[in-house]
Amino acid sequence: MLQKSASFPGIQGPVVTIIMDGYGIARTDVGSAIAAARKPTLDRLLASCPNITLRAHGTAVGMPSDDDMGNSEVGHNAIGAGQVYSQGAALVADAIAVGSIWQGAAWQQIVAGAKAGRGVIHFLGLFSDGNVHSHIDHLRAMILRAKDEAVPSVRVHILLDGRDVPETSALDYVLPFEAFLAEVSGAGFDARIASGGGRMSITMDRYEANWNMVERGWQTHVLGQGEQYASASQAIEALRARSPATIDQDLPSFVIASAGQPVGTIEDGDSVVFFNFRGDRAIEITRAFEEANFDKFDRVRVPRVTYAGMLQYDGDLKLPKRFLVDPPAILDTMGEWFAKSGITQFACSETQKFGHVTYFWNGNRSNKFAGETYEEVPSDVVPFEQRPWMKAAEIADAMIAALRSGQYRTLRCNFANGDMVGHTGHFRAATMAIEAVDLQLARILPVIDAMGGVALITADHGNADEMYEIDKKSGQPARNADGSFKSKTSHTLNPVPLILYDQVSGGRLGLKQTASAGLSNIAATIANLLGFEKHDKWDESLLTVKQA
Ligand SMILES: O=C(O)[C@@H](CO)OP(=O)(O)O
Ligand SMILES: [Mn+2]
Ligand SMILES: [Mn+2]
Repeated sequence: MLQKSASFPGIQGPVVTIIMDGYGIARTDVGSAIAAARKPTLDRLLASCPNITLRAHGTAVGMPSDDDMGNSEVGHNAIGAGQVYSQGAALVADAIAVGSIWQGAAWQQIVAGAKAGRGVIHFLGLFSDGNVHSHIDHLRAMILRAKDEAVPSVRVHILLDGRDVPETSALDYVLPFEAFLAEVSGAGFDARIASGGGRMSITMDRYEANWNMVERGWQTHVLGQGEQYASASQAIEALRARSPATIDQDLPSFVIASAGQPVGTIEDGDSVVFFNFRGDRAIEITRAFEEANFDKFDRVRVPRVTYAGMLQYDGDLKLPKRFLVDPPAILDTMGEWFAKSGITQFACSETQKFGHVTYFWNGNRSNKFAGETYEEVPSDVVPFEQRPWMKAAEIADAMIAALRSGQYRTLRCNFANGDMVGHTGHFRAATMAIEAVDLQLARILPVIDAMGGVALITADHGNADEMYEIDKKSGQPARNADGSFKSKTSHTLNPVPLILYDQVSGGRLGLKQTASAGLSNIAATIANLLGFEKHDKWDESLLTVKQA
């Protein structure tokens, strides 16, 4: 049970946290879809309510360095845990650097499994150095280690990025890697790329938004079905020639074949490593490999393999069974301690961000704590640049109904728009995405007033704040050969806002801007608004209370 606060009895009405996913604070308006958006409600709040900025990237969210952008996993982990934990990107890099990963039972079983079978280890995962879901250096280290340990054969199944890294950068990774594989191959070791495709077209679905992606990935990686090419670079060039407007994340799948035969289907006795360290987009393909009674699509055949994920992806489901590096052991989350303190909690988002406000919020756990209620609004399965409003209105409907029910002491929601449309690289659509969120805030805030509540309005990292690649030298937007701005699909290193919407305290409440203020300070701030002291593991509260 959290301690009641001796100095502030808390707000009597509901305390609401609204996450505007991908809403950062840009350093320049040029290229910011947020600056271009007409957002009268947010403008009014920023002009009239207490508001500060929070660090939401790099070490403030457990990333290896401040060169690393923020992302939803680390952002919602930090918000939900009230603490900063060293995250997958750092944990894997450290385990490889010190070599502890190779001493782990999981890696040794992967090697032994391959040797006892056909002698093949397959590596599947996101093929870039984006460090949001994976890092290509981790893949390279494992291939070299497999060679050192005399594993005869390696096959790599590459998911093209263009979302965390420049949108058509695939060959910048593929060409050097094909050369690397050729260089390390030789007497007794044969390493090749075997299949691939865009990360948003195959394999990396999340929250069961679109199992067809995973089915196509299974057909490509395991069964070797699909368009055949002699190499990954040839496949990418051919697929781009056919559809020049298609960026890496959306490229169709391909299979590498020689004399008409796929070079790397997955067979009985092989080992498989899914090298993404982040769980949300790793869980479905893992279930397809691991679940005996899997029924989400017809697997046609299920090879008996030794399977490992890079990290454990779900601490409640214990999934995967085998993993190479221990995940951050996220303890004492806000969800757990609010539940223990009898505080009822409501969480809502649309599918694309549903796990962010539940699974990530509660420390990579899919089970509910007592007194938690979840409501998922099904996301459209469409290109989000065509429908930038997504399900913002339906999320607002759910929040309004939950508020009016009077059943919940705390409520949280995530509006996916700024991030999911930011990732498309479409400036105009991203502008409308922000306007859609603003429109829904205007619906929710009067209901918060009517229920005597307050709201914290923030974000998990930036995205829509920078829709163009910034030229490092000039600091201005980079341009394509034709003079158009070079779209940027990835997150940013920018801080995010924290706005306190409060019409009930008579101006007694405020927020203090500290240099280190970050997402991990939100939990204690919410606890104080509820009239509780923070958990002693949590970072400091940012709430200020003028004595009555
Ligand atoms: O789409 C995703 O998986 C990531 C970017 O790779 O975005 P977010 O962290 O906002 O979920
Ligand atoms: Mn996000
Ligand atoms: Mn994102």
